[in-house]
Amino acid sequence: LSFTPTIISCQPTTTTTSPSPLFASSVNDVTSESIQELNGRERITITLPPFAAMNQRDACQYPSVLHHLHIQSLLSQEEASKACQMAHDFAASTGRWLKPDSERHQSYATCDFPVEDCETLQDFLDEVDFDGRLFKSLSDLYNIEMEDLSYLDLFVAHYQAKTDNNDNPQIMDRLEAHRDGSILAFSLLLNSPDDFEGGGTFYEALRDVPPSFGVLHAGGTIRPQKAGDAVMHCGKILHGADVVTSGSRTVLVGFVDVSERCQRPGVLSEACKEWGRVDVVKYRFERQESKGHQGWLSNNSKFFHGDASSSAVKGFLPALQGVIRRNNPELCRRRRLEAEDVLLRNILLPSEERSNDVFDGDISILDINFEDDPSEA
Ligand SMILES: O=C(O)CCC(=O)C(=O)O
Ligand SMILES: [Fe+2]
Repeated sequence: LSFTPTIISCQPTTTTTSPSPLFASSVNDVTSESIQELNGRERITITLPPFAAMNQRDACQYPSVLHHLHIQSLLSQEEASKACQMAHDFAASTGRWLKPDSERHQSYATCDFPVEDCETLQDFLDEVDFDGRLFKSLSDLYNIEMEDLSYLDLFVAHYQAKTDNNDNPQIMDRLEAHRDGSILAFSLLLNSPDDFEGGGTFYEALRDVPPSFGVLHAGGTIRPQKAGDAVMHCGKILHGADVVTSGSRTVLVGFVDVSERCQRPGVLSEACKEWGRVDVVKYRFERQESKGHQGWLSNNSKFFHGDASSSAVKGFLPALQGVIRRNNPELCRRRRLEAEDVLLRNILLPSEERSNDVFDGDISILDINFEDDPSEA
């Protein structure tokens, strides 16, 4: 794959403040207005390569704004260091980093705590207007009104190398590839990159992209170069946390949802269906293999009452070549990434198609007089 990521450094410029287009034809089209407001902090943008073939029915031709990952400082190094200290103090007094929180994150549990549980950290982030900085950046970069963005979760996660002198098997040193529950997400490094080796956020779609600019490393892993830098991305891009091989890495992670009025209905469920089909490929192969690829008689009698001898109940399931052909890890990876690319092209509606009928929280109560209800009599 000879794809080179698009990388730009956004220094403060005198760009006009025209609204950013939904689907920027190049990352340079994304307005840098907010970047100037953030004290001219540098931003690096990396664009995922295309995986799906061009399809005229796609709402947007590659790349859409969601194909871009942005690395940008959202806290100064001093602010990040203060926040990190607060997080450590809280975790030390509660033991929250000693075992994965599988109640809050059922499938991909991390050793973490929600920011709202730690008053000092919450107050500090409020004081520096962290939410304002983040939402303004996400709004400009992904062309979504600030009012359409909301937190689904905001937490501090801690990864620690599994070394000989660490006897807690529960600590976490990595996070397997997954997709977040939200459309947007970010991961902000709170401690110094000098505190650990390995780590970083990896993206399956960047796996074969050559390393560059000191932030993109082999295997598609992004490692910000200083504390306070965040990687912002679409949460539906397959990603995870690379293994920390020494020291520890502390990150502030946020899942940011986008109002339904900005999303094209059906796009997420279509992608989920395809990911689900790929997920069962291995299982179907293993089941067929266990029958020697000969086919087998289904035994559905447990689902039927009555005549369990009918041919509808005991059907012959033939072995299929397709089950064997599809059981190819590289093919499965491509199918997942193709569906991801199609989702990125289609999920956001252009501004003019976003409905203004937002539910304003005003509930009208139907005029039911219980006293007149005959059933009460
Ligand atoms: O540690 C990271 O950079 C990624 C964390 C993440 O993806 C998650 O918690 O969902
Ligand atoms: Fe994630």
